[in-house]
Amino acid sequence: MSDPFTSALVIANPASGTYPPGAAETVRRRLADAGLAAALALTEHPGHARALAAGALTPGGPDLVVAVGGDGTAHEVACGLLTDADTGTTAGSGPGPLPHSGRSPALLTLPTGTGNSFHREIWADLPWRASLERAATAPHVRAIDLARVAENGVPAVLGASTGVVAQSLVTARGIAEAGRDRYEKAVAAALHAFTPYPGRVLVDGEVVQQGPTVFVDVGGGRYRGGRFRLLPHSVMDDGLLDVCVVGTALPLRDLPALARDGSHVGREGVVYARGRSVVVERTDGRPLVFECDGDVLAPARERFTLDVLPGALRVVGPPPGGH
Ligand SMILES: Nc1ncnc2c1ncn2[C@@H]1O[C@H](COP(=O)(O)OP(=O)(O)OP(=O)(O)O)[C@@H](O)[C@H]1O
Repeated sequence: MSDPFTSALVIANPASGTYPPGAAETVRRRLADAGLAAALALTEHPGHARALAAGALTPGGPDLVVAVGGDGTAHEVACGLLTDADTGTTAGSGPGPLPHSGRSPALLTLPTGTGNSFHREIWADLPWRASLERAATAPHVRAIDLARVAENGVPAVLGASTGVVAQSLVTARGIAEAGRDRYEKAVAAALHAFTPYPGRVLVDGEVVQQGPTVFVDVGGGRYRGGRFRLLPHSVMDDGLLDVCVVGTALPLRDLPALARDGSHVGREGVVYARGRSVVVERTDGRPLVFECDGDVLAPARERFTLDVLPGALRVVGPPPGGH
């Protein structure tokens, strides 16, 4: 059991895909009933959640930050909670001031987004009210690994991908469907129009795959798009990144069904590896479509490097074996 929290900041994104009106105030009130000094802030624009979370890193600030939203909100809040020391960034102003506990606040995610993959990872899809109840009555904090994109210093809670997975996230923007069905449709549409690219992947300096590539996923979280278990063996606190590379031996049309339960791994042309540093490249001189926690990175490059940040983020979840 972790120490109980004394104060909380609830950061809620009312623009997240399945946000129930009034959810943020319900969360704030439940935490107040549990004896926490609980404040609430609604996000007003992209990037706001990050700024609000960074603003919580003050002496006497909250020891719990609750992100009410989807994976984009979880990503922004996590970024705000990380100091330069956490991310290994040297260009910034150094570690920010921390709350009274002397360490960064813990993050609780409550899922009101579209994919909600991060919440699925941590809470096994427990509905948000039930997760809130558990967190309010028996909080358990664990430190999880993140991935950091070396080229821009951006950390990822879920991970990063190329190829048809990254393309699906772009395609999803034009699909009106609510919830995980949006990503399901986006994957089908992206697969329909997809051409594999010539790629190479290095893990800790060793080439693990080279050739026609359908996607690379690095993380992080086991799930992407809420439903697809792309990294079925990933463990969030083993100090390593998992990487899955899918080549062209598998028929594209079979991929969604296989990826739903992770059974693409072990099939012909699928490479699964683990390490501290992963380089993904496109080898024909053209830019790689590359996304990190749902954001497609620009400017596009031919090569990206992901390094593990072991135990960089403290998250609230159920006790081990306690889903
Ligand atoms: N008030 C706002 N108006 C418009 N967009 C906002 C607002 N506040 C936050 N955002 C942006 O909304 C985007 C979507 O949020 P989020 O990712 O949490 O939900 P989602 O896309 O429905 O879920 P998921 O990422 O799990 O699929 C984020 O990129 C965030 O920056």
